[in-house]
Amino acid sequence: MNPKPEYRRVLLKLSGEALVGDEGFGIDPKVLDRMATEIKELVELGVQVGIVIGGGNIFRGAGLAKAGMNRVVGDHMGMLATTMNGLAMRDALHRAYVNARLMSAIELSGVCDTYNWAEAISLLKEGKVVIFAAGTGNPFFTTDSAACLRGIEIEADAVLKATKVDGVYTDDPATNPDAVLLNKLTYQEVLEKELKVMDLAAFTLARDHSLPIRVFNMNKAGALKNVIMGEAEGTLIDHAENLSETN
Ligand SMILES: Nc1ncnc2c1ncn2[C@@H]1O[C@H](COP(=O)(O)OP(=O)(O)O)[C@@H](O)[C@H]1O
Ligand SMILES: O=c1ccn([C@@H]2O[C@H](COP(=O)(O)OP(=O)(O)O)[C@@H](O)[C@H]2O)c(=O)[nH]1
Repeated sequence: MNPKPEYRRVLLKLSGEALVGDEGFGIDPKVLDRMATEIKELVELGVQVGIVIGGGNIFRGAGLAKAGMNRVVGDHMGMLATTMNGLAMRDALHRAYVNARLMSAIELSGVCDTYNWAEAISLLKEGKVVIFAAGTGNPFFTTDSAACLRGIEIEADAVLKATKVDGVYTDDPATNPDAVLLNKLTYQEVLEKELKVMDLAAFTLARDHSLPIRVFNMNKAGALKNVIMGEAEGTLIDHAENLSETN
């Protein structure tokens, strides 16, 4: 038997904090290499992979603003932090013999490519992994918003949000041991129950453009592949009519 992937093209959102691993700050090369190996498996299955990478392991604009810095400057630093993570991820993919390109929403001549929608799509069609860095290129946004924006632009079948827990729960599993993992949710249910999935700007963008969101645990070995193969893994968020068609 040779099961086919559920998705043809995906937008994988990796948070900056997921890269910290055992290092406490910055990037743990072991985590990066493990992620590269898991992404390689997807490419080998013929899945087209776009990646939006966060920067929270280095700088967050909101945190810098709290410490007294101008928010716009802080957000510029946060976006440059995502580009540093992107450089590290591209390097890890290249070392794993995966063809990958890095496109930044902020021009960084000589360091990486600048985001170009048509070029990104043609690279994806060639089977190259495209890493989108510098978020949306604008302050006051998050990389979750960038993930949904790029996901819609490249016509991804879903945005796959990698997180530290197994999916979306009835409550924060970090503070409530009775929280229950939810396998499927409608956009409406997430809003009504005020479940923490993404910031509202990102979430409503996905909803308004019918981009399904899959939340899963990147620290769980094989979870990403399970998601790709359409197995019950993590939480799927979509419109009610689409959810009833899935198992
Ligand atoms: N209902 C919920 N379901 C799942 N996680 C939740 C929920 N409410 C709060 N959380 C917390 O949200 C965290 C993940 O948030 P996320 O935005 O993915 O963080 P980051 O992108 O910085 O990794 C989890 O570690 C979890 O403790
Ligand atoms: O479109 C964007 C995306 C990100 N950022 C800045 O980059 C930081 C890092 O991104 P994020 O916090 O989303 O990273 P993650 O939580 O995924 O690690 C944010 O805090 C913002 O300061 C921004 O200004 N505009």
